[in-house]
Amino acid sequence: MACLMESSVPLQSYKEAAEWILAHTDQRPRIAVICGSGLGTLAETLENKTVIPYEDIPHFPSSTVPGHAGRLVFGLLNGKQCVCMQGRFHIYEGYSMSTVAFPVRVFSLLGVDTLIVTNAAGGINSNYSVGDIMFIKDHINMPGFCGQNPLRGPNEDGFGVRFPCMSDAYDQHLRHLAMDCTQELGLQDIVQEGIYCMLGGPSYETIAECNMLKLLGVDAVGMSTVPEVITGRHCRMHILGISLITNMAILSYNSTAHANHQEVLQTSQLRAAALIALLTNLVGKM
Ligand SMILES: O=P(O)(O)O[C@H]1O[C@H](CO)[C@@H](O)[C@H]1O
Ligand code: HPA
Repeated sequence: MACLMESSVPLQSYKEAAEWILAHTDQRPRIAVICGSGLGTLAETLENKTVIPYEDIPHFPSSTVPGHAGRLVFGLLNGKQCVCMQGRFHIYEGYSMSTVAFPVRVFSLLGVDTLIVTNAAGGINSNYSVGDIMFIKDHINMPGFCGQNPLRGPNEDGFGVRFPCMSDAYDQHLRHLAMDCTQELGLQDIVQEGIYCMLGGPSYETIAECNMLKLLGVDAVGMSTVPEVITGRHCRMHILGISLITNMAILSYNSTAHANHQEVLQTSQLRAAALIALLTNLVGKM
């Protein structure tokens, strides 16, 4: 009988990508950073860099979104070896959740055990302001309600268990360490802790959708992060999630504002220095 199961990414593809990377750099980082929209400048600050364009790596997807350069950057951040993804993948680009999270399993094969995931997000919580930095304490996988999950398909037991727990997805210790860093850097007035909700995009939310998210207790909304976090937790990585509130979601029919990617990139640029300082300080303490 023909197999009716959807195919997910073959194990061999992760292995071939990892082997190729291992052959092209001597660096063996345990920390990976995924840079959100417009936040890739962090990677420029690494010392002793090895830069690998995604298109050179076997089976790696390509970045198609403005503000996502499409390169892996290995190097030292505050003396610690790191690998940064300068550009991530999204389901709205046409990728499956498992393809979006492909790099995370490759990182796991490289020996990464800590994943810092950043993103640009719209503020739903009315106490938030544009430019706030939100540490993610939990997420809602909205596409997951319709069956979209990066772990869909046969389980790869070598990475993790069939039914991974997600109640501890975001590492409390890392979050507290990051909070301490914001105090040291005088950023405490722009720091929040909240719940991130992933929607599929690429259209921004309607006013009714934003109000629904507010009712659900969501603090910030975006179109990413959740696939990488679920995949990272599946292979037992420690995860820190950071959302930069790049715009406020539109909750009122009286508003004349319009969500747009230019504003997202502009706010990312404005806060890039603060986020770089935060991550540099944090990685030094890890
Ligand atoms: O989540 P990141 O990739 O940071 O980007 C966010 O910004 C884009 C929309 O402006 C979407 O891609 C959304 O997910
Ligand atoms: O308002 C938003 N909605 C969804 N994704 C986003 N990414 C940045 N801002 C937003």
